[in-house]
Amino acid sequence: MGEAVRLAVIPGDGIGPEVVDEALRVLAAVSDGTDLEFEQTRFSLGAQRYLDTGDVLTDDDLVAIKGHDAILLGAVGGVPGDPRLAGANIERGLLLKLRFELDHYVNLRPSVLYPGVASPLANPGHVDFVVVREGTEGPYVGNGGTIRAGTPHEVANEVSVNTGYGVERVVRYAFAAASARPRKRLTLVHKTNVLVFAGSLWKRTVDAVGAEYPDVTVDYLHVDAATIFLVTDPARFDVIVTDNLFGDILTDLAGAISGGIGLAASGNINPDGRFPSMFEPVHGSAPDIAGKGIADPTAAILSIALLLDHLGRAGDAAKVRDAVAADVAERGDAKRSTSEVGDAIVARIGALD
Ligand SMILES: NC(=O)C1=CN([C@@H]2O[C@H](COP(=O)(O)OP(=O)(O)OC[C@H]3O[C@@H](n4cnc5c(N)ncnc54)[C@H](O)[C@@H]3O)[C@@H](O)[C@H]2O)C=CC1
Ligand SMILES: CC(C)CC(=O)C(=O)O
Ligand SMILES: [Mg+2]
Repeated sequence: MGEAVRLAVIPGDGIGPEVVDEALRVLAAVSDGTDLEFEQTRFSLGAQRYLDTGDVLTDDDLVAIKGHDAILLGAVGGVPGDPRLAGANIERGLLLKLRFELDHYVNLRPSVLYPGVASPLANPGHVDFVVVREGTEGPYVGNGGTIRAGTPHEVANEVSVNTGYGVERVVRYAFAAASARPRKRLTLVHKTNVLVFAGSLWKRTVDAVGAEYPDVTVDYLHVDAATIFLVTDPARFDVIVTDNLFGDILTDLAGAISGGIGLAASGNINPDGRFPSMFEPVHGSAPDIAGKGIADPTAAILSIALLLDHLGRAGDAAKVRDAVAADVAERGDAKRSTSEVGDAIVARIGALD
């Protein structure tokens, strides 16, 4: 591949470092004996770093991270409601700041129910869809405020920002993704009956871009109805395109129906390649199980497959997915530790060679 890929590693908090360790072992295993080399820099960022130093993400951190080709992140954030973190807002000051500063306008979240994996649904059918969630706009931009805080007359606003530029670029990405998939189907999920201004922009954009993709079948669902169909008929979905908030919520549900949040991977993509893209499990730092060595590292490992796809290494990505597919098919109810899952997947990668 030529020069080593500069990989920024942000293990983060809670189970983040535990799952990242296993993901990196898998990355080493799949790269072994190939021309793929990584030069890793670890960044100590997250709630613990804030408690230790008072810093969340400094300008120097950001410059250093930007000097990499890609990022692997575990998870960040402390126990929800921890008063010591009240002033920090780790999620906004670190995770969202990275997504915004690095222009991760595509948040790619595939949902695949691997054969042999138990789903809470009686009849899930063939679940294989991808959510293309807008990553830099919507209600997550931090445009809001409060007046008369703490009084019975408090007013709190959190404005959802949707720009023509931002919506069009993510919709274009979603159509290209749908067009490249066998079923060529795209579902816009929004709430156009109530959020009429933003909804209209999303709908008009999908209609306009869709005219350039006659091969792609388009439909529309209100987000509340989408949650019904994700449970009653998830096999109907191929590519879903949606805004930042709806996509966040739908992808936890998508994870739950396709084997659990411990299997759900994601990529925060800057398709233009101007900034490093960032790969991370969908889940958070899971303080309730942190330190026990029982977190499922599979989501982080599947995030490595997305990283490899992004680097143009589809064959290596397929190896990781094949090893995961073989492992999850045989898991059954056995309770394995985080490192035992990592061991098993690393061993399967070795056996694939
Ligand atoms: N990308 C990120 O860094 C994210 C960070 N967070 C942060 O993480 C912290 C905890 O948030 P929660 O809402 O509790 O969500 P969470 O995803 O951390 O946990 C929800 C539930 O799923 C379980 N779980 C999550 N990942 C698992 C895994 N790999 N294996 C087995 N079980 C797993 C947890 O034990 C918990 O019961 C908060 O500070 C939150 O802000 C939340 C979501 C994303
Ligand atoms: C912690 C939030 C900022 C993000 C989140 O929940 C997600 O991206 O899934
Ligand atoms: Mg989320």
